[in-house]
Parts: sequence; structure tokens; C-alpha cells
Amino acid sequence: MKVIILKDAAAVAAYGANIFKKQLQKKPDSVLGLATGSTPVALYKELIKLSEAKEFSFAGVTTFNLDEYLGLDGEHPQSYRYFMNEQLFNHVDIDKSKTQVPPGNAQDPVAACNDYEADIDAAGGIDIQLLGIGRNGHIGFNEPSSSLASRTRVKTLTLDTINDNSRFFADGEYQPHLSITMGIGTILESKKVVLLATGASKADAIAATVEGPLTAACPASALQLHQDAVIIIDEEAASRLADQAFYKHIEVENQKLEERLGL
Ligand SMILES: N[C@@H]1[C@@H](O)[C@H](O)[C@@H](COP(=O)(O)O)O[C@@H]1O
Repeated sequence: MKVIILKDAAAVAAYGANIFKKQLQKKPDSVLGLATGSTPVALYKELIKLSEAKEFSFAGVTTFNLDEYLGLDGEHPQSYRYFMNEQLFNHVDIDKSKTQVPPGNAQDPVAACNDYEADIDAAGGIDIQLLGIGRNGHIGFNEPSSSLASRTRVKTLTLDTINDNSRFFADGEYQPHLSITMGIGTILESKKVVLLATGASKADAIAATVEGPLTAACPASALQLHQDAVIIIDEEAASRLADQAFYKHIEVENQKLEERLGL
């Protein structure tokens, strides 16, 4: 696990975007795993700028989103499909038929979950998966107690998550309590994982993810098992980590090594 501690949210977005830029320059037909929530928005803005500057193209890219509310169709302004269109897909040269978000309006959600897994496999697996993190350590909608081997399935949201996400819904508006989410096992099969977190409200979750035990009580701690997981955080989100100085020291050494190897 690589832990990158940066000054602020803007630096986190720029660092994350650079990883995606390198990926898309190296492999224009990459399969990207994408995330919603407020944290990735700044990174998507960076990617839009970079693609406008012709640093890379989205034309050959396939995408799979992590999760979706069960009960909302893609036209609903709070659906994650709508979010992705608004925040990224409508602004880049992506082929929308190659963008997948779990179907929140599926007649048979269980079959839809199995189909989603099959579609990821058929695309050759995910090259790079973007993640945010919930205050309780959830990734996607894999809430605490989720099996660390779980696959795409229907999950009930915790009351904390429902509360945290209620800010996006108008007063009295229907807010789903169920979701379809990639499983933790699904996420762990991505070739690379990039998790972004900013702000003091994420500090406990980040400490549990990086330095806590491997436990279903903090789903993101499963990333300790991944061979290529990068945790990009600002100073506030890093504030509860015991070994901050060590992670910063590693990054300085890594930069030197990458320069020497011309990476
Ligand atoms: N399902 C999403 C997660 O994928 C996201 O990481 C989390 C944190 O969101 P934010 O970045 O707004 O804090 O919110 C939701 O619950």
C-alpha cells in the first residue's frame, strides 16, 4: 500500500489525475473503474481539462462504476448514472455505450449483479479502480461487516451512510436505502486501485484503512491485501495516521527512484 500525503484537496485531485493520465497514455483502451461522491469531482475536472488539452483520449475507454442506488433510474438527478454523465461523460470524447453503471432500475437486481460481474470479466477486468471512502470505512457501498470476498450484489446502506448522503436529496425526497455495489472481492481484482480522501471527517477511516487490522469492520482495510493500492490523502485526512513521516519519506525515495528509472 502506497500512502501519498499532500497539502490539500486540489493536490490530491491533481496527483490522482496524473495516474489516470499515465494509464490512458500507456493503454488508450483501458478499462476504468469509477466512483461517485463529492471527493472524485475535482479529479474528474482535471481529467476533462487534460482530455481537452489532448493529453489523452477517452474514445477507446470502457468504464464500470462501483455502485448505484437501487430504485433510481439513470434519469434521476441523484442517481450515480446521472452524476457520471454530469461530472465526466458529457464533457469528454467517451463512447457512452461503453460506460457501465449498475442498473438501479433492474427488474431482477440479483441477475443484474451477476451480469455486471460477467461484463467486467468480458471486458478483460478493470485496469484501474478509483475509490472514495465513507466515514465508516466503506468503499463502493460495501458497508462495515461486508464480506472481504464479496462480489457485486444488493447491499443495505447503514443509517450513517443514509445520513451522510441525505445532503444530496431534497427535503421529503425519496432516498433509497438499498444499492447495487461491486463487492470487495471484485474491487480487489482490479489491477490497480487509487483511493482518494480529503478532510478531517475521513481521518479515522483512513487510519483504520492503512494502520488498522484487516477487518470487515473497516471494508477499505481489505486494500492491505492489494498489490498495487495507492491511498492519496490531504493533511487533514492523514491527521490520525501514526506513521505520517515514514509515508512522506517513502514518497520522496519513490520519486527519486522513478526519476532514475525514467518512469
Ligand atoms: N457510494 C459512495 C462512495 O463510493 C463514496 O466513496 C462515499 C463518500 O463520499 P464523499 O466523497 O462525498 O465523502 O459516498 C458514497 O457512499
